[in-house]
This record gives sequence, C-alpha cells and structure tokens, in this order.
Amino acid sequence: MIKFENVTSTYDAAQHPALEGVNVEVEKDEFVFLVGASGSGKSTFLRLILRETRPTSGRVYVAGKEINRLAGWKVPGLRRQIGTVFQDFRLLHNKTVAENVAFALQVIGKPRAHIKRVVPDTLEMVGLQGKENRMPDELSGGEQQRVAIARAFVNRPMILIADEPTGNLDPNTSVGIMKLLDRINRTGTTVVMATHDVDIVDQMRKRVIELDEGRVVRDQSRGVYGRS
Ligand SMILES: Nc1ncnc2c1ncn2[C@@H]1O[C@H](COP(=O)(O)OP(=O)(O)OP(=O)(O)O)[C@@H](O)[C@H]1O
Repeated sequence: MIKFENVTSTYDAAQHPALEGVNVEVEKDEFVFLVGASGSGKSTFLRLILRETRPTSGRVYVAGKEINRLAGWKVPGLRRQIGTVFQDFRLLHNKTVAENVAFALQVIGKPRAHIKRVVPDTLEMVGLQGKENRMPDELSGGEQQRVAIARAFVNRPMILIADEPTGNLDPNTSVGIMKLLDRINRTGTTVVMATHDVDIVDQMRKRVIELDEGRVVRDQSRGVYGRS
C-alpha cells in the first residue's frame, strides 16, 4: 500500500535531511506506529505520503503509483483516498458534528442522498449517536477527536494517517480512540500513526518503525515504544 524506496528528503533551508535513505514497505492490512524524538522525521514521513512534500531523491509509492510522478491535477484524487487526523482535531467550529462530517463529502461532490445515508452510519460507528447536532465546543476532547476520525473515515479511505491523535487526551480517553483506530484498520484501511505515547504503543503491540535523525533505526513487528 505504501512503499518508500531509498527516500531522502531535505527541506530547502535545512542543512541536514529530514529523512535519509529510508526504505519501508507497509501492506494494506497493517497498523504502523512511527516513533522517534521530536525532529526525527515522523511528520515529514507522513507529509511524503500525502505529497505535501516531495523526496529530494528516491521514490514514494502509494497503492502502486509513484506519487512524485503524479500530475498536479491528480494530487487531490490521491488525498481523497487518505484520511488525516491530528492532535488538535481541526474541526470547523461554526458547524455541528454532523455538518463537520458531511462537509468532507460535500467538498468532493458526493450526492446529498449518499451524504444523508453515510454520515449517521459513520457517527454511530465512532460512538457519537445522539450528538449529531452538537457544536464541537460542546464536546469533550475525546469526542472531538471522534468527530475528526469520522470525518477522516466517512469516505472510506485506503489509508488513515494520524499525527499524534492522542496527544491532547487523557490515558483513558486515548484507549478509546485507539480502539476506534484499530477497528478502522480491521475494515481494511491501512493506519500509519506518529506518536510519542509510550503506553499506547506498548499496549497495542503493532508494528513500530523508529526514526532517529531521519533514519530508520528500528522496524519491529508487534513492537514496543522503546528498544527491547
Ligand atoms: N518546512 C520545513 N523547513 C525546514 N526544515 C523543516 C521543515 N519541517 C521540518 N523541518 C526539519 O526537518 C526535521 C524533521 O522534522 P519533522 O517535523 O518531520 O519531525 P517530527 O519527528 O515529526 O517531529 P515532532 O515529533 O516534533 O513533530 C527537523 O530537523 C525539522 O527541523
């Protein structure tokens, strides 16, 4: 589903590459944690999958396509197939829960009848039934993250990218969010999650890829946060 082939990525103003010589392959059914100190290259790794940045050398493939070669007009189509979830939720505060999720479908031109059908189903899946008409500010952090996950998943993306999704949540709430991401993974969506959350990584026992100064220093199936 995702393949990095000898990827090096250096930002214009930077002296050192943000990623260097990275070779990673992620299969469709996988759930992968990206770990590493601040500045080790996790966000750059995620941005490369979305083609928000391009490698300086090497190749990035998503679903068999080399995405650096993708014509500019095809990039929105790529991103449509990749859901994103962030630490700070990024909800639209002037829209209700249901409107936030519906909006993701409206902007890609889905028919109203389709939207009316799938939004309630998705909100139920994330455990927000009964809260459709609330505003984001009337929800807890965990609930807001569930809205963000519903919005990311409502179009059934091939890949879900999560950048520190539990970073603003307490441990119990984080466990609930991880159960949800695990469930989404079991529907066939590849999940790649950057995190500093030791407890979560240790509990989930998924594949762990550790970056250090832009290099992959560990790639472990059913891994833990620290080296073992
Ligand atoms: N837009 C940019 N321009 C120049 N350098 C950048 C840019 N974005 C990131 N970098 C540098 O690239 C390196 C990797 O950064 P990246 O954001 O990928 O790390 P990270 O592991 O996601 O960190 P964090 O855990 O703090 O989010 C760092 O040295 C950072 O300073």
